[in-house]
Amino acid sequence: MTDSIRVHGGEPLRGEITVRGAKNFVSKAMVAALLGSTPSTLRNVPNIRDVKVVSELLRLHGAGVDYNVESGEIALDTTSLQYADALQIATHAGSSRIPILLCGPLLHRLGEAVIPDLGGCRIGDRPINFHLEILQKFGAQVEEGGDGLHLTAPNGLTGIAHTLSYPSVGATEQLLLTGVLAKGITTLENAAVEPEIKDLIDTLQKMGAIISVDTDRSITIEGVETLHGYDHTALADRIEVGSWASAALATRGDVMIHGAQQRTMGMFLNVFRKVGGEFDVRQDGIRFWHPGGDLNAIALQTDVHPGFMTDWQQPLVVALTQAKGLSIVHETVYENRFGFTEALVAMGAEVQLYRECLGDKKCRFGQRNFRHSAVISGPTPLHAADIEVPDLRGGFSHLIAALAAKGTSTVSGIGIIDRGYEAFRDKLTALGAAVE
Ligand SMILES: CC(=O)N[C@H]1[C@@H](OP(=O)(O)OP(=O)(O)OC[C@H]2O[C@@H](n3ccc(=O)[nH]c3=O)[C@H](O)[C@@H]2O)O[C@H](CO)[C@@H](O)[C@@H]1O
Ligand SMILES: C=C(OP(=O)(O)O)C(=O)O
Repeated sequence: MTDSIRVHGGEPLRGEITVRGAKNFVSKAMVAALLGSTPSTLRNVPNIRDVKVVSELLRLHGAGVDYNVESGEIALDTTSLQYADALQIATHAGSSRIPILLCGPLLHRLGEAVIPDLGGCRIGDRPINFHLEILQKFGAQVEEGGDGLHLTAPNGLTGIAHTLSYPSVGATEQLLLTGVLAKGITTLENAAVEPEIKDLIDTLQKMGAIISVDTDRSITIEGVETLHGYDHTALADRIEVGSWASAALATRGDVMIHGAQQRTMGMFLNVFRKVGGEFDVRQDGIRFWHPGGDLNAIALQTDVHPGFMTDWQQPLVVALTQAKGLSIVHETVYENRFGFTEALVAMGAEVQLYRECLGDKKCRFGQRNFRHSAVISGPTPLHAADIEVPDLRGGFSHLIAALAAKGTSTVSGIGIIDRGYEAFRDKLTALGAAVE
């Protein structure tokens, strides 16, 4: 498959598409299956690259992974696990950050784990210090080798009391995946409570875990001796839904998204409405459309759940280039998530980046050298350009910009978009986009 796409833009996206399970849950649920002594079944699994990557990782560890793309069912048999070395893992991990989450389950099941350098989108430094601190507190010994980190747990893993300095999604998942089989009680303060984490907790509970979540971002786990497999249907990918909804807005289109779930989209729907987009929540999804006339400029900051999620920011910014007036977007989760706006500016958008926190919240990046606030002045007509995709969401945003722009754009490096957007080429065609 070629790695670039030609987009003849300027036409509204119109039609219906279906969104399946969330990338940011499915990969973790697949890892959770490692904790079970019997096979698991995960449903509503999308055919995206991250699922292939995690499938390969689990197979390297001796697991049986059988994915039926059409039904979206994945059968995971992790009864005969084995050790795999860092080099093999690195070769198969691709651009995924998932290997770090294998540590707890592998330490429980095999007594050792190994992780190579991590991938993931380059939208900031993305350190793993929270993960390592948690694993060490549980009793893991971490050694640095030439090919990555080697972890062992000579005395087993014992429950901990931990407070996160920032509610990291990955670190919260690390604690869940390790704490469920650790001896005794584990508590976490300042936990992340994203819907994907709640779905992971539900999955672990089905497996036999005892986990409670309080309203104050605290989690308590009572460690159990063994867990069994699960049968679970993944929640919908709210990032994919927000991305296509933003594409509908930016192209003055009308898109019905089957599978979209209101309960995971609350903050996005509020913002979509404030910008001037319209939506209708239906039995089996949500319809999003541009009602005509001008869109409204807004002030927005990204935040951990229940705030406006950072992964919605990039697609929405493209729509904001078409809103009347000055929009302000303050990115508080990643220090470097506005790189994609360079291409928008090359296409005619007016976007200024600032080091200051342009929002009512002072964030971790305020007094440092990160251009993490953006002022977008609109509406500006976008013109076609040749663009290179920088990262997953930035890449989808470039695609939206090309669809909204008059003329023919070439978007290169689109393979990365397959990490998180199932069959996006087919969906574009279904929505009437002129793409080759
Ligand atoms: C596969 C997956 O689920 N990816 C999602 C996950 O990423 P991920 O789990 O990597 O994101 P985190 O919530 O951990 O990161 C949030 C912030 O914490 C910092 N941090 C994180 C870990 C650490 O050890 N030290 C540290 O400083 C990060 O640099 C970042 O600034 O949550 C993010 C925030 O909702 C989403 O944008 C990603 O799509
Ligand atoms: C940042 C993202 O993912 P990852 O953590 O897998 O790089 C994303 O999904 O936008």
